[in-house]
This record gives sequence, C-alpha cells and structure tokens, in this order.
Amino acid sequence: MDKLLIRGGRPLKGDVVISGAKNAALPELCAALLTPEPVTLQNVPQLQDVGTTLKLLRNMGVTAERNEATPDVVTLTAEPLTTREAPYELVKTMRASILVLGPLLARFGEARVSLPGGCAIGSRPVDQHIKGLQAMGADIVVEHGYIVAKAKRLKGARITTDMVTVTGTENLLMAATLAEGETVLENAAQEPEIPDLAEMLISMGAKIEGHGTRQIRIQGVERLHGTTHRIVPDRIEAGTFLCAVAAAGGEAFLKYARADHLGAVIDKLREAGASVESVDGGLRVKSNGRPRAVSFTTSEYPAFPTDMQAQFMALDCIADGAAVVSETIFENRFMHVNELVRLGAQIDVHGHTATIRGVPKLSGATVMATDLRASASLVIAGLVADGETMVERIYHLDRGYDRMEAKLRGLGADIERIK
Ligand SMILES: CC(=O)N[C@H]1[C@@H](OP(=O)(O)OP(=O)(O)OC[C@H]2O[C@@H](n3ccc(=O)[nH]c3=O)[C@H](O)[C@@H]2O)O[C@H](CO)[C@@H](O)[C@@H]1O
Ligand SMILES: C=C(OP(=O)(O)O)C(=O)O
Repeated sequence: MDKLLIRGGRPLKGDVVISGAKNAALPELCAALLTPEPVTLQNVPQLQDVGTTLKLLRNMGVTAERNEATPDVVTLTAEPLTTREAPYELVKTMRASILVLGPLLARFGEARVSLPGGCAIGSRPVDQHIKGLQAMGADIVVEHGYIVAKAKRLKGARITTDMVTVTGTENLLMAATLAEGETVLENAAQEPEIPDLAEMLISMGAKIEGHGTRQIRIQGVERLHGTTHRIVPDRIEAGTFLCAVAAAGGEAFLKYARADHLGAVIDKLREAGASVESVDGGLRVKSNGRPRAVSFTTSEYPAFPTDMQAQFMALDCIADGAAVVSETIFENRFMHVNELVRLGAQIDVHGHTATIRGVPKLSGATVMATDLRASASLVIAGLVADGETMVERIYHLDRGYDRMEAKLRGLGADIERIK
C-alpha cells in the first residue's frame, strides 16, 4: 500500500494548476448514460474515483476513451448498453456510483444498483434519492442489497427532500430531464457542481431553470443529444492548497481556482491572517506568519463546506489561540482528530464539536489516513510538522486528489510516495 513521506518545515512557493472537480466529474460522467450520442468531457481530473466510474460505465457497455495526447479529455458513448446494473464490487469503493440510478431509470426504464453502504464519515443513506424517484412514478424495491427500480416513463413531480442532498439533487435532476412533464426540486442543493451539471444537461437539450438556487424546475424532453462540456475547477482541491500555504507559510498562485466558489473558506483564511486575492485566471494566497485560530461550522453551500473541515482543522492545530469547529453534515467526520493528536495537536471532541488549542509546532510521526479529506489534513499537518511524517493508507487521498504530491513538490514541499 502506498504511503507518503513528508519532511516538514518548508514554506510553499510557486504556481499550482487546479484540476477539474471530482464532485462534478462523477455526475457528469454518469450523465453520458442519458443519451446514445457521444459526450465529451474536458478537464477530467486524473484520480481514482474517475477510474472507478469509468470502470462502472464500461461494465455496462459504455465506450469510454481517454484521449492519449490530452488525458483530461474523455469521450463516452452509452450505446448499446449490455446491462443496467451497478454491482456491489464497484459501488462499495465509491459511494457516488449511486449517480447511475437516475440516468439509467430515466433512459432505459430499469436499473439495478447496489446500495452503497456505510463509510468512514457516517451512515450516508440514499433514501431521498429513492423517495424522489418514487414520486416520479418509479417502482422501487430494495432486495439482496440492491435497489431495483422500474418505470415505463418517469413522470414529472414536485419533490421536497427532507434535507439538502448534493448527489440526491443530481440524481433527481438527471432523471427529470427525460421525464414526462415538469419536475420541481424544492430544497435543492446549490453547490457549484449542481449548476455545472445543469449547464451540461442544457447543452444536451435539457430544459432546466433555477439551478444554483433552492428550487430547480425541469421540463422533461423526449431525448437528449451529445455534447462537449468542460468540468468546473475543483473548489475543494483549491481550498486544500489555500490551507496548505496558510499553514506551511509562503505564497502561491492557484491557476483556475475560483473565488466565487470559495467565499466561506476565503473569509475564514483571511480571519486567520492569510492574504487571499482573486487575480486574473486564479487565486493568489500568501501567509503572513503564524495563523490565528478560527472557529467555524460546516453547512450546505454557500456556507463552510464539510469537505474543507479536516484541512482547516490542521491549520487551527498550529494557530495562535483556540478554535471551535462544529460538523453538522456528517455524524462521524472527526476521524482525523486522533491522528492529528499523534502529531502533537491538542484537540477535544464532544459530539459534533471539536475544540482545538493551537500549539506552536507539531512533531512528525507515522499516521494513518481514514478518509479522503482526513488524508489531506494529515498531509497539511505533515508539511508543518518538525521532522518526518509518514501518511499511510493514502488510497483514500488518491480517490479524490489529482497527483497531489507532485503538485506539492512543484511548490517546494519535501514529499515523496513510498510504494
Ligand atoms: C460525490 C459528491 O458530490 N460527494 C459530496 C456530496 O456527498 P453526498 O451527496 O453523498 O452528500 P449529501 O449532500 O447527500 O449528504 C448530506 C446529508 O444528508 C444525508 N442524506 C443524504 C441523502 C439521503 O438520501 N439521505 C440522507 O440522510 C447524509 O447522510 C448527510 O448527512 O455532498 C457532501 C456534502 O457536501 C460532500 O461531503 C461530498 O463530497
Ligand atoms: C466525502 C467526499 O466524497 P464522496 O462523497 O465521494 O465520498 C469528499 O469529496 O470529501
């Protein structure tokens, strides 16, 4: 199993290119199922979850070709399909596999998708996806660990989800594009990946309004056609590099990073004392010495993202003062705390709240990554710690970051992958 060896204490300096967003790429790859015509995606990040999604789609008969000269361009053709099934072996490694459910059901009238099951950060049920599709007339049973769904043609409906769900909104949005009549999604997620998906679907002939707001209206059409779409830059990857520079010191230019998608994170970084500036083509970040401790609460976009909680906590670990961090989205998303403590951090957890008392220095040790963003948090901690930090189980990191250690090395970090 690969590990990362980090020799901490070096400031970061230089330019880094932000890749396409994992959380936009995954639904957008699945959206290719909605049409028999070729769909080309540009700016596809090179990460494990994309590989798993391509495997899942190919397993159904989709042809998916990466352009050799430009590996960030993938063309998919979902015709003919040999099966409408997403097997457990593939779904278990990536919860976002549930995103094939809506498109399969909408275009083919049937789908058999393994239940994703629990994962490190919480139980993560998909009841809202199922409830929404049932409201659109689907006949759904859960048997032998699979969601088995059938519908002659989905019918438009008004759907109010019990909570804001990102992939739930995406699944229902994709399904509604081919349904008969109008669908109104109330309490829809507003994360930037949703309008990006909606723009892609519109370019395929879908009729969608209100994406990026709490209410999305979709007029179903008979069929969708092929398209070429460029995936939005990854705001969480950008946020991770912003935190890394603010914690480790130095300054960097993040090419393609978008300030308008990172409002809450940038506000908190400024509160911590870093300078973050929107410049032509990206973001510039500069550390102004030891950060100040900053408290925050995770919530739905546009509030502070849960996917940045662990990385910002690493910054708070070496900040001046104490911070209180509340996690409101996932019930078990403090798995990084015990590992940060192994590096010398002072953190107490009570339920959904962590109190961090900043220390002047962390000290390198061997730590174990437990989930994707926890891994990124340990890498940031390793960059600021004295001596050597070994981060084990980085397959979690590889799931969602495009060549992170190479990008950090480009900024001057002393970090290497141990095979
Ligand atoms: C591939 C992708 O885009 N993943 C993101 C997506 O995950 P994902 O879409 O899985 O997260 P959701 O927005 O659905 O989850 C929000 C909350 O709703 C709950 N819930 C959700 C659906 C459901 O049917 N029932 C239910 O109870 C979840 O357990 C969680 O507590 O949004 C999360 C929240 O911003 C991010 O951390 C993930 O990076
Ligand atoms: C939790 C995450 O992803 P996923 O929903 O794919 O598990 C994440 O990107 O931080």
